[in-house]
Amino acid sequence: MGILVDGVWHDVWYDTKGTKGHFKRAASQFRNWVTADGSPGPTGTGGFKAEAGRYHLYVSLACPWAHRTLIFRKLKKLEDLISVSIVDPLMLENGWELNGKDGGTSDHLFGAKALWEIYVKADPHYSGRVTVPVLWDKQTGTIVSNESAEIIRMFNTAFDGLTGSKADFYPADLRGEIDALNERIYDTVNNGVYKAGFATTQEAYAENALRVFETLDMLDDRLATQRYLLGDRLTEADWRLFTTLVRFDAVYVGHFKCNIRRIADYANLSAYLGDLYQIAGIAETVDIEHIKKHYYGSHKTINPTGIVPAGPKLDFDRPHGRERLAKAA
Ligand SMILES: N[C@@H](CCC(=O)N[C@@H](CS)C(=O)NCC(=O)O)C(=O)O
Repeated sequence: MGILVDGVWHDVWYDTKGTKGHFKRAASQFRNWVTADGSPGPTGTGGFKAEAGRYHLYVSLACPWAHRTLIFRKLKKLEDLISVSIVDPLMLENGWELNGKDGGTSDHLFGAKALWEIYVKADPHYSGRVTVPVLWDKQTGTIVSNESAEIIRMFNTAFDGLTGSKADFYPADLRGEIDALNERIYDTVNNGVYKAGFATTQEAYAENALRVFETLDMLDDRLATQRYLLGDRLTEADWRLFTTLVRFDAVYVGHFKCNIRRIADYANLSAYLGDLYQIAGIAETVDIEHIKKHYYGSHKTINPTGIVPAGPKLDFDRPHGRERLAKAA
């Protein structure tokens, strides 16, 4: 774990001294958009036209943010258009590495051994964290974006003319509601588990852990009467929640001490998790052993021995019975 300062790698852990023990996630810095015609997106500069074979994703199978992009690559039929390199599960003194170990691959583009080398190729003076996912442009040799929330929005529409995909996970009439729900779920669940897990004071931990469960309780109620978060349509909000739920019982309960309840204890959330997991192609994007190895093995301040727990037993393939909530067509 470390950061780049003016293009030079430094091995340092998150500093929570200035924030009363609270973990603060830094904003992503590469914010361009791939669009159908190469026109600029909501942020950044233009010139990134959707083309087959032009873009490459760097992901970790462990990372919930990177996982979103793999799910959208799958659901939007982009696997033949966008290639992928997978970092090794452990993130230690060199940050994310590409040694082709334990389910990771090599760097298919440059043979780089560490992800920070890719950031330096994009910007020799880059200062900041070196995070996954990264969407790389082979044509101009730079990073288009390292913000998963925006990469999935690009994937949702930009390549439709090439793939013929009509699935829309951010439909115009639901955007306001999706954005509002995303905001709460991001703050208290997706990032909330990290804020609890990386807290270095009792107060910071307690406050953030409680908020995780306030939101999970609310979501479990919401899912009692509707199949998905926004009703009978599956949207981006569901996939953003999914990547945290699928890691929750295996990692966040133990490693991040989010242990007031398990997802398995929530009747609706656990069935909903199975429902999403069983959608064609999704199970292939989930690697629980890789996920456990990353978290328990990489965060030595939380788990100094690096021992990976044997359990829990998970069964995302159980019949979920949620079809009964879908409206009759
Ligand atoms: N806002 C970013 C966050 C990405 C992120 O923080 N990824 C983590 C892995 S789960 C990472 O690469 N951390 C490395 C670090 O912070 O040094 C996104 O959603 O794309």
